[in-house]
Amino acid sequence: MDDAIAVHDLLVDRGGRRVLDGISCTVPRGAVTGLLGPSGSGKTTFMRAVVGVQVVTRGTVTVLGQPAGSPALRHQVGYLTQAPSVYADLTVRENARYFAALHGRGRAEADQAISDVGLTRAAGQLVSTLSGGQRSRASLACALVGEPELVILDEPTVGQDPVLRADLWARFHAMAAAGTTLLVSSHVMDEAARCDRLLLIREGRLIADDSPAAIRAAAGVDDLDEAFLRLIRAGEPGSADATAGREAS
Ligand SMILES: Nc1ncnc2c1ncn2[C@@H]1O[C@H](COP(=O)(O)OP(=O)(O)OP(=O)(O)O)[C@@H](O)[C@H]1O
Repeated sequence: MDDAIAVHDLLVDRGGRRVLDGISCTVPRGAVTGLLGPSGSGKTTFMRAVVGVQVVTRGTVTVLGQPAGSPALRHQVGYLTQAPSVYADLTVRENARYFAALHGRGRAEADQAISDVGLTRAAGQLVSTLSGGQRSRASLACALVGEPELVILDEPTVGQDPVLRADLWARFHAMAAAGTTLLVSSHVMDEAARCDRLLLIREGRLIADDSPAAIRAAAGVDDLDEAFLRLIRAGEPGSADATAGREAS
């Protein structure tokens, strides 16, 4: 079982609209996979399906060999949502210790998680008094403190300065090197380039699933932004590729 996540023909409807439209893909273990796509393309919905909190219309999502959402996965999957999910009336340290205890971890792991996200100096501060970027790092510390095998991070670096973003990406790669699987969503192309593998979603469909180097090579350009634009345009109705696809089918 080499893949941490295997998704087959995933269809999700939300608010009467098709939001994910027949996605099939796998996410390899021990690597950082980026989930890229414009706002509203379905990234969060995809992550929710992997975590097992999204009602799906059709398809299967298998996580670490179990159906998504299985109780056995509770301690094996960490999920960082876009909205901070920490207690505002507790300090950073109290939050980290609380989430550590839920996963059978202790104070040392809580302090380590706080240090890993660069919040040691603010550890004694109430979450309600943190900046937005600090609050989201406090959430990240709590998502990582249980040392889950699979980490799902929804835009973890939004609102962080460039130095912190670089530190966090170094941390993600160190975790992957130690065997953790990470699925990380982002809008930002310089972050896409940092991933081992990329899934590009547009309007609920998967339009690329490859390494950054292979995506650049297939598009014939060095710039990943430009490569994605070409892939998107190639899939639009009326484009030469889309017309050729229709004629072939
Ligand atoms: N609770 C909901 N009810 C109905 N529609 C929803 C709901 N949540 C999301 N949607 C719709 O589903 C689609 C995909 O949303 P999703 O949040 O998965 O996109 P996203 O790619 O994560 O966007 P962003 O990058 O802006 O976070 C959007 O059209 C959105 O309006």
